[in-house]
Amino acid sequence: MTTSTRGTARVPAVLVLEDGRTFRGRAYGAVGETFGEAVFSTGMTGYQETLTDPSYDRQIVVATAPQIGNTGWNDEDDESGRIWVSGYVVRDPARVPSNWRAKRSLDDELERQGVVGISGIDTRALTRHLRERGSMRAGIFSGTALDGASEAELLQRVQAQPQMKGASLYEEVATKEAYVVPAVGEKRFTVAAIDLGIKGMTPHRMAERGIEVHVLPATATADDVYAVEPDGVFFSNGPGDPATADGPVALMTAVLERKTPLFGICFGNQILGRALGFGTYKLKYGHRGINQPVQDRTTGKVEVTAHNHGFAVDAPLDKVSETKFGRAEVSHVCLNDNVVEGLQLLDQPAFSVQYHPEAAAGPHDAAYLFDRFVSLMEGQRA
Ligand SMILES: NC(=O)CC[C@H](N)C(=O)O
Repeated sequence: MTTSTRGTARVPAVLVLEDGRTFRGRAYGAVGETFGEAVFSTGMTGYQETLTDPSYDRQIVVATAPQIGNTGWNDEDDESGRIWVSGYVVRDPARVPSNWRAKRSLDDELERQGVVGISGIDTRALTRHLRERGSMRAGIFSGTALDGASEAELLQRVQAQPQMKGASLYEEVATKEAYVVPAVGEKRFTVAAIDLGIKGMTPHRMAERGIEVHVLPATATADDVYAVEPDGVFFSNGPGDPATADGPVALMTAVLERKTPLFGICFGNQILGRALGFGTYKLKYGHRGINQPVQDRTTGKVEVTAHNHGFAVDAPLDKVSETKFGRAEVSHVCLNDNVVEGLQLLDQPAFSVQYHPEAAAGPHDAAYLFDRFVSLMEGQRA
């Protein structure tokens, strides 16, 4: 493997937040300029999965873990075909990556994919700022993008960018063509998975359970879904504001009307919320990391889970709701802040979670949810 000697380490860079606060550091990855919503992630490991998670489209991710890049970049852990974050903010990048699977350094991979980053930032101070003021628009500038530009000009450019609230991004990141992930071992079920920005590990977790997964574009119709004769339908994670996802909400409504077993993750949970008639709202600074405590209220068990969400479903925690698909309840809740982390219908086979049972990266406590989906499909057959 190679180590980075590209020499961007000394190129000055600046991070400008929309409220005017700036942080000066050095270029990391590509030199240039980029814009996005600044959000922080607390994962101590798994930066490769984070950077390639399509749900991070148009976000500048701040790593709270002070050292990033130690294990380099490998050819196995990507969650999609490319890096999706619009920028990356780190404190202390590894000078010499070291891992038996590493093929190149993170710095080189960011540069290869044209992703503008910044290092040498006091990410602790930045995270405290974002926690206090909330996630906000930001820009990273280095090289000619920085030369001669005043801070006021850079700030103006940041403030001219679109907000994450109201952003419709899932069609941009989803596959344009349907494809099949074959079952591992004997095929037991067929699932139609609507790709709204799906992570590669998700169909893999289903395939491991004997499911043949037909991944369909975000624009799939109910006819496309039922053409694969699915035992169950899955709605994936994805970027942007769920309030914009009217197409997927209509498709899910059609699936619920037919009472086909249904499972949703993250964006998929927000879409189930909307299909049931609940609202969604933007969290102040979101949940991003791999150590968030969630309680499964159906069993009382607490699990440590992986999260990446900036929006949440507004559903009552303390009562069963009457919806147009029968009774629904909040099945999971985050113990840090009581945010809704899961929904389930009581009169038909449908449920979803706001967090990431596929755990890429992250703890495997929530893997049972894929088994729950299998049980629903088994139940429907019986
Ligand atoms: N990972 C996801 O699916 C995120 C869903 C949505 N974009 C949010 O930020 O809440």
